[in-house]
Amino acid sequence: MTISPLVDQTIAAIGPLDAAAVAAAEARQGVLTKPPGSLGRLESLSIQLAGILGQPIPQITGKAVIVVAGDHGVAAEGVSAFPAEVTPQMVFNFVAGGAAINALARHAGANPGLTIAKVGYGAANIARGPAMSREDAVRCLEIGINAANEQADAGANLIAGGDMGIGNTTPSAAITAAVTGADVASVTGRGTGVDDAGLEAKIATIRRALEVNQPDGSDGMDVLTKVGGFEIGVLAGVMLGAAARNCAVVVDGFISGAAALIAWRLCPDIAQRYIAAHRSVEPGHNVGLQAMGLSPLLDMEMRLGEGTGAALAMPIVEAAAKCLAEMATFTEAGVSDGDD
Ligand SMILES: Cc1cc2ncn([C@H]3O[C@H](COP(=O)(O)O)[C@@H](O)[C@H]3O)c2cc1C
Ligand SMILES: O=C(O)c1cccnc1
Repeated sequence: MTISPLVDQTIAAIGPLDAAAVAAAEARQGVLTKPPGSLGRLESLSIQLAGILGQPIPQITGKAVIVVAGDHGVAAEGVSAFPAEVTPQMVFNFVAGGAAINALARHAGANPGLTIAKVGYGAANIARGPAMSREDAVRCLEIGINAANEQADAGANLIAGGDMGIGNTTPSAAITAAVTGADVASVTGRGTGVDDAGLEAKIATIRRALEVNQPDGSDGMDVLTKVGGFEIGVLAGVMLGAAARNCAVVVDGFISGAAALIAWRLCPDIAQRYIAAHRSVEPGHNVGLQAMGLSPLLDMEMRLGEGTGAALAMPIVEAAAKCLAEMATFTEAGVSDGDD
């Protein structure tokens, strides 16, 4: 499969985890001053990080949340509780530092910046035809790869994407249904808060989008082109680009999860480099995570996107690395281990 030289090269650079680093981290976890396994997910997370970063004692050198915005033609079908103009208004809010992701990224020590790399004036209405051309889909992936590379060059090795795009839980549900084969009703939620009638209409719209477009769920490019969105494509590119640079990819909520499914279809090995930050209230999120074999770190009953769940999980990921790096071994501390 050839997508473009940059995308192909990026996918080719994503391999399995570093087995030697995984083995070393696992062995070290076994001799640190605690009952084996007692740090639970912090232990498995530190071992996964070792494999991703290729370091026996992995160190987080920088954190980045790349927030991407996109408009959705399908918003005209009334699938959101908010009007489409909220998307550019929120972009101004991001730049001013007043959004939830600004507060949580500051809390995590991941600082925001603004990059303008326009793909186009929003995805077309997926209830009537494809979201975008193949050229646009390729451009989305390339913009995402370049953004991840910029952050990796600046020292980040923990990278998350975040979304802003009124209507985007609709393509995310379509993507999740197409990739996992789950029924539309089981992966469709209220998004920003549509009522019961709105939810029924949204499910019908997503069914129509899948009927009209017939995406091949095994083909990430086909899914992105037919039922995706610009920010979703860029987020998939961010994930591919970050993974290719041996960075850990922190997966946020439902929209990021849909992007992660697309990147996973393009490169199955990438899932080992995903850290699922939280479980969104959107029912389709967990369906997508399960398909990729991921179990989220947090369940905070969040349903916002923007990368908020990912930013919130970043200090936990760092904590996992710090325990592995900073704890004493039984021998070092003169503590008797369980065999004594
Ligand atoms: C003020 C505001 C800020 C947001 N930040 C993220 N979203 C999230 O909600 C939207 C998706 O839900 P739906 O598919 O129902 O439109 C996206 O913009 C997503 O980023 C927001 C939504 C609103 C209203
Ligand atoms: O989980 C998410 O990312 C999400 C859920 C609802 C609305 N916007 C985003």
